[in-house]
Amino acid sequence: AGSFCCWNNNRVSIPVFNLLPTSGRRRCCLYSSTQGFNQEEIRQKLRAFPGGSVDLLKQDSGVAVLTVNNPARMNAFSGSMMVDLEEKVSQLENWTEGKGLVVRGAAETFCSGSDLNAVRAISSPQDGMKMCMFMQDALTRLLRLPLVSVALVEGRALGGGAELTTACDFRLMATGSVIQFVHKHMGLVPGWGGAARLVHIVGSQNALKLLGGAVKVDPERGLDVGLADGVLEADEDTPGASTPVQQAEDWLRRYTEGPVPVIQAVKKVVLAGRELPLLEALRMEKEVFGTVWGAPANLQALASKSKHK
Ligand SMILES: CC[C@H](C(=O)O)C(=O)SCCNC(=O)CCNC(=O)[C@H](O)C(C)(C)COP(=O)(O)OP(=O)(O)OC[C@H]1O[C@@H](n2cnc3c(N)ncnc32)[C@H](O)[C@@H]1OP(=O)(O)O
Repeated sequence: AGSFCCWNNNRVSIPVFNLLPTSGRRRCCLYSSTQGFNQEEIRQKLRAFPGGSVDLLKQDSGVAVLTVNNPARMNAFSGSMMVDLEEKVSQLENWTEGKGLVVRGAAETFCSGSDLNAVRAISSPQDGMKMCMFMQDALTRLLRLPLVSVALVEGRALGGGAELTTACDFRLMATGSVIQFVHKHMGLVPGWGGAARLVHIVGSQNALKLLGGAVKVDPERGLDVGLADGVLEADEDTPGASTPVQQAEDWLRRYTEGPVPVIQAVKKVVLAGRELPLLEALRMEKEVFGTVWGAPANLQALASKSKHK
């Protein structure tokens, strides 16, 4: 099994990530230098706009929590946070024991997009496109992780924050939360890959409505169009009630329960089906199948003569 990854030269050149379950995962970029992508140069530029952080907590349960943390600016992404995000994605790519991921914002709100102070300072199209390539790369790799991921949306997910929710497999919306692609109001379109992913999630008709109308998507509408996969009810009055993060982890458990190789294999075959032409997806499915067939979880299940009632 090799590693498949990029859209270099405008074509998909096989695998999305390394199939080897335990070691040797190789990171690779969506864009190459021929497309003007120099990741180190962009990192340097982004670091000139500091503030906030993106924090990663890897837990023994195999579920990690990634927190966008800049509450003074409603968790807007400073330049250094974009670099932080990419570094945390790299760490997750090498997390061999991982099964799930919750992506959230600090202080009960999700993320208000790019830090407008940084946006104003890098308003040339060339610099904008470099930032856009960097974030497309980070968010594409986030979605391609062999982990089942969920965006826990509390408060607002605006602009780039709305795009970030689409880089997760699922979205859970808390009561009162809003996802809004405000790009049109900013004279923009999504640039972090959010439009392409939104079309996959809700279909082109709904995507056109949400982007073209900069529609405020509340949980009810989210469920209706298929952007939300569940709604978390507020439960502040019950003593000892679980926190939204705990609720998200509970919700995710039905998909992350089980042996790591099996959960990662499930994500890989779905990803292949989502991203690759049928023949390549079938080949990939065969490769992934080969990693679980006759493996310990499979042998144990066969030995236990389980019935699926
Ligand atoms: C569009 C594409 C682009 C991309 O993809 O890269 C973007 O994402 S551009 C950013 C799009 N987001 C916005 O335009 C958000 C603008 N902010 C708001 O609409 C409001 O602040 C809101 C609704 C998030 C919160 O409103 P609320 O009344 O509850 O609070 P404040 O407005 O007082 O906000 C508190 C504090 O946060 C600062 N803030 C909020 N968002 C940003 C941001 N994106 N960048 C920088 N700073 C932000 C806001 O200015 C306040 O700061 P303060 O110093 O207290 O005035």
